[in-house]
Amino acid sequence: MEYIESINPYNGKPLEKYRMFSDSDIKRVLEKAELAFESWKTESVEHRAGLLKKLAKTLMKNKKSYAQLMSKEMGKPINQGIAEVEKCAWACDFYAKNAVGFLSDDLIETEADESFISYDPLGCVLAVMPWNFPFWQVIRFAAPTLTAGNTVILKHASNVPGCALALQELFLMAGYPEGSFQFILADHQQLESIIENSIVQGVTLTGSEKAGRAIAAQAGKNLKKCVMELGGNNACIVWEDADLDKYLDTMVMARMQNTGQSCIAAKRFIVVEAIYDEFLMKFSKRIQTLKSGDPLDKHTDIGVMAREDLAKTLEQQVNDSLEKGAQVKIGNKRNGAYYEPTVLTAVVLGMPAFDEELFGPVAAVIKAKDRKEAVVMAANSKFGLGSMLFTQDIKSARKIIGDIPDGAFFINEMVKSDPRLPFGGTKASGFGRELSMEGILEFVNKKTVYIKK
Ligand SMILES: O=CCCCC(=O)O
Repeated sequence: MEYIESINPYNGKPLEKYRMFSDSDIKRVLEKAELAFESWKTESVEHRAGLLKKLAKTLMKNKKSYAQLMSKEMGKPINQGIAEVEKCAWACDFYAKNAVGFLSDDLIETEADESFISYDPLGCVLAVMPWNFPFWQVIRFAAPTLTAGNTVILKHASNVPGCALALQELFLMAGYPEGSFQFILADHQQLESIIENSIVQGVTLTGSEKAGRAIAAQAGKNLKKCVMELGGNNACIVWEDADLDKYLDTMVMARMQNTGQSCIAAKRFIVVEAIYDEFLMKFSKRIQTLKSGDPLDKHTDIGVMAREDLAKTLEQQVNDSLEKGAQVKIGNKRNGAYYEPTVLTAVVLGMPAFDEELFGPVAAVIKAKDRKEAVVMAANSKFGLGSMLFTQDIKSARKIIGDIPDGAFFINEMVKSDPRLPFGGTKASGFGRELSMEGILEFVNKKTVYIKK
């Protein structure tokens, strides 16, 4: 029998042991999901949306213990964990209010007596989820997808098994039927056979580009609908008229939130020459005021990275960039899974700090000669999750919206997710959308119905 053990990345101490699922355990999970779907799909959307309200309440009631679990399993600062759970409740409330409208038949006038689009559930959807926002990433997919009448099987990241188990219990506590939301602890081979299984009708993955390519290939081979939310290398463009006093904290947060481990974090700060020195000085100074420490301490801004090997990978990417001519402005010490908030300068195309996703608290500051060059540099990425621009010249900012080939473009705000707005990327950042009406319609059969009397 194989086990996995969760480890606290802050002190390296083991937390809990969990038994991996055997093939027969997985068969049982799939059969349960299939059985649950038969009755769940016949419930009204109103009923399913009503359960979302209970889900939101249960999340709020347990927000402290869920946040503690995240701090222990993946090093998230406790206050950020509490905010994450509150955001989950927000998404549930949003869909509780709007799901009926989103899923109602859409009448379309034709020569028929009646013609419309009916939004039917697909069946069981497999979710492969990451550790960086262990509650949010799951809820933002599962809340709408279940409300559309599907069932869900969650394969969470192997370093957050406690969060996966807590999520399964959360749905049961909120009154969801047995088998509608189940978690599994499975290896890659088992995942492959789950995707092949005819009970599974769709797959969603939030994770790395590498994982996305592997799972999307399996979904494609089996002709299963999939949504891919992958990595990002978001640019934060700073034009010479940016209001640094007003927005510096936003820019720091855009990089350092969640100890820098976010797909939508600002990773490349592309700053026009005229404001470069001032930006670099103020930005670095502000970063140095962030408090590193125990993730369970409510005063901590920067916790540890989720695993030591991830911190080592980041260190390697920084070292490779330094070898190619980048320079350290502040920080750049690693101790176990802790990585000191770091600012790199002299970063150019061809260095990992420009070309790759740096998934930790390292900001690359890049000089552009003017506004135009800054925009061209921002768009020069294999990823396409989002970009942000800081300027007071909104008229000119609007003109470059079409030059940013990303899933999102934020002006004077960090790229962030919001239940009311679609979320997703282009290029190597994936495809499909989560949240908003777009998200709830990803895993439904948009059925054309045509009636002649
Ligand atoms: O890694 C992706 C993080 C998404 C975080 C969010 O939705 O705010």
